[in-house]
Amino acid sequence: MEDRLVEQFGAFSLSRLPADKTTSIVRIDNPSASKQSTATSSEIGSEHTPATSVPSTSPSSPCNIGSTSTVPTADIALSPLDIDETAVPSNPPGVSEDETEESCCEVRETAGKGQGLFATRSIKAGTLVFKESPLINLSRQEEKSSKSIKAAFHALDRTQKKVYKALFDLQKGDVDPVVGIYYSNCYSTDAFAIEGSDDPLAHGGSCIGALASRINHSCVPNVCLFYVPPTDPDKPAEMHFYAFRPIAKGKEILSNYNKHMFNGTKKRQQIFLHQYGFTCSCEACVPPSAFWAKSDKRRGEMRKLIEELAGLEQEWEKHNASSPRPEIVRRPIAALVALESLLVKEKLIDRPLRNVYKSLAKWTVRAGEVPRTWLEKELAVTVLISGKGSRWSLTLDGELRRQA
Ligand SMILES: C[S@@+](CC[C@H](N)C(=O)[O-])C[C@H]1O[C@@H](n2cnc3c(N)ncnc32)[C@H](O)[C@@H]1O
Repeated sequence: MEDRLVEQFGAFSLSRLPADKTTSIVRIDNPSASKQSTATSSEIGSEHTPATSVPSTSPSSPCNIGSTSTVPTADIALSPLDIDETAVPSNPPGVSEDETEESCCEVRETAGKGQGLFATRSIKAGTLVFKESPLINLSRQEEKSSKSIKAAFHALDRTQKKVYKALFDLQKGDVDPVVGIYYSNCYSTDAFAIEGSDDPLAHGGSCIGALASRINHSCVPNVCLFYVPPTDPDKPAEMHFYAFRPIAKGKEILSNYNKHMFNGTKKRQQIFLHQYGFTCSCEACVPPSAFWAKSDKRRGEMRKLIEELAGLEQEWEKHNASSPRPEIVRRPIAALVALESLLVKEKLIDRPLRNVYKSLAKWTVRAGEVPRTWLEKELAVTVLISGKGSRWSLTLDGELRRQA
């Protein structure tokens, strides 16, 4: 149940494929957003279906976030890499969509978290903080194979190999570094699948980016990934990171790595320590602050609402889909409005909020009413997390125009 709920409301995270010796997969999950299709109540945050499930791994394989499947180990056998790590560029160019169009972030050393990405100027909500082509981009099938990861690494040019080899490796020494680095830093692309596409890279999987890999985790993140699959051989995939809240100059740029955001602090801390090897010190995790004092209660309430909505969706499917009764939508709509308010208070205003609006639109249609207000709100969030020209935004905008 837990995993299902978490997937629904979508963690947005650096979903990783964990790599331990046994070996299981974990990715930084960006569950929430994918298809433009109508969200079911059980999809409020994310339409992400991980290829994996929570692994029972040792604390030495902290990357095992969220989900697992067994990865064949037979093909893990690489020759040592011939890499000069001194030549690694630390600051790939950032790209901003706001007025200034200047780079707005840089990699710096943090106190206690290794390297991290920081705002070099104030960043407005909705800004494309940076975009980059993945160093490696794998389909769902390929991401489970060490052989595929190593083959993709060997296809990189010399500079790219240097960049890759300098990335953080949680598994240091336990598995081949190329594989360890991939699973320590890759982001899930499952939430960005495009139905009907011929390209396996548009059906989920994962990817790893040079700059993306330097983003640390927060349970109260300020950026999220929007993955653009390759459109043809000359147009490779892109990883876009949008600031969905303003970020002050000098502040750290942070994403959410996992799907457990509706758990309380204690449980989240256990998961992070076990799966990623660190203790989170974000404002939702560390006392004392006014935010921290209310955060656990709010996340618990959200969890209950999500559970209730999953039950209401099942009820609807069983009893009402063929004979709609308008009164049946009152409770789900009230629950979704309560969820909206809690998400805003928790500053989780990216994909989970988008999916709440998507669900509100769906239940409004079930009541026989026009969902325009909710679609407009969904579009506002979608623009914030993917840009106004993204396929998500354009699809929704088209829907609103048709309704006008
Ligand atoms: C994808 S890397 C992020 C960049 C990394 N700090 C580096 O130096 O390249 C993930 C790793 O960074 C560290 N990390 C990320 N978020 C953290 C946090 N909130 N607190 C402590 N360590 C964190 C953990 O070691 C984690 O496994």
